[in-house]
Amino acid sequence: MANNPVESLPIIAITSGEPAGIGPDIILSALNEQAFPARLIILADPQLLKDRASTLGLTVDTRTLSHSHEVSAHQQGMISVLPIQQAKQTIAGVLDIENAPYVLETLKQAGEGCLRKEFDAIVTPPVHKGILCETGVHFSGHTEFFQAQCKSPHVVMMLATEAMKVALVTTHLPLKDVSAAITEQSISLVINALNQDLQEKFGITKPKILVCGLNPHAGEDGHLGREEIDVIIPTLDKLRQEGLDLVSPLPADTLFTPKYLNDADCALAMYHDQGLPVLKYSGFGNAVNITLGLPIIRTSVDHGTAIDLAGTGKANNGSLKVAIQHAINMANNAKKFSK
Ligand SMILES: NC(=O)c1ccc[n+]([C@@H]2O[C@H](COP(=O)([O-])OP(=O)(O)OC[C@H]3O[C@@H](n4cnc5c(N)ncnc54)[C@H](O)[C@@H]3O)[C@@H](O)[C@H]2O)c1
Ligand SMILES: N[C@H](C(=O)O)[C@H](O)COP(=O)(O)O
Repeated sequence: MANNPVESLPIIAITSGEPAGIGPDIILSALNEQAFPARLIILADPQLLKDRASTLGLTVDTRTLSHSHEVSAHQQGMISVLPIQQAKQTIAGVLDIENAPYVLETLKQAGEGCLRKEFDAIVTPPVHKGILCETGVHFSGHTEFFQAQCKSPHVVMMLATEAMKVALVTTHLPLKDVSAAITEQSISLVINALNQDLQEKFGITKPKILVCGLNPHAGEDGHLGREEIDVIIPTLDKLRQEGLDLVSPLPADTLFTPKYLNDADCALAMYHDQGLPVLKYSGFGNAVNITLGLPIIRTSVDHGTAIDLAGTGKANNGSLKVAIQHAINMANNAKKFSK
């Protein structure tokens, strides 16, 4: 019923991530430390969560759901679980290839539930890409997984802190393949999707986007690489004529300084390790990873599986809390827009 405040709370699906990593730890500790203004459903094996809670010495009220509509408003110390069974009991810190299908199943069910509008958003704790790939599946990231599942023609990976937003033209690509992937089409698709979502999901009327060059010193007038002259500059010029506010391409080594960042809404890096180390240096543990360009809302943490910390109680849950809150905000905004 529309008047019921519980029914107006968004339903957020949270996957367990890699069971041997810190995903279960940070879910348990985050949901134990505060109440979130949402209905939270964990897609996981309840036994995994019970075992990890016991290892961490946490007392958690675990409720196993038989259907998502049974979920109630989140309360501190409570977790509602939609069960998906692991193939094998997990030992914290020990990757097991037999549980890789379980991890993929949690993602599949989260995406399907969102596409069916049973969930309003997905939050993903980290998965271990290597162990998933060892099964023979090519898994380069959640970004590409949900892109394929949603049949989205182009998506954008953007990580954000309070201080800065960094988006990427290419995502999980070997460095040797990056240059060939920097094309008029890829740059235009990413910038248009980024500009649109900065307007619609972040309420920025005319986003100002700083664009990195690809080469050192943005190519030094062609002496250190020609991608800027041949591809990036002409593409940005065309997009500017369509009304976009783009600065650029700037040398990446000095773009990430207050002089430029203070006056802009987002930085666009050409590849993963050009932009993300800066963002993670400035805000590791407090950043959110958002996939733009999907028909569903998906946020994630800014860190990996930290296998070394699983079950130790030393994993920081800050980024998960930020990712959950962002998903709630975006889901609430989406509901307002759809009215
Ligand atoms: N969202 C995701 O699914 C995601 C994100 C990044 C990396 N990964 C995957 O995670 C795996 C491991 O990657 P990695 O070793 O490069 O990065 P990592 O983030 O797991 O670990 C890097 C370092 O940061 C520490 N660390 C990470 N998260 C922490 C936290 N919450 N609290 C305290 N310390 C933390 C680790 O202990 C380690 O020292 C890889 O398979 C990678 O692909 C997944
Ligand atoms: N590129 C992300 C990072 O470094 O934090 C990470 O690999 C996660 O990517 P997906 O959200 O695509 O799994």
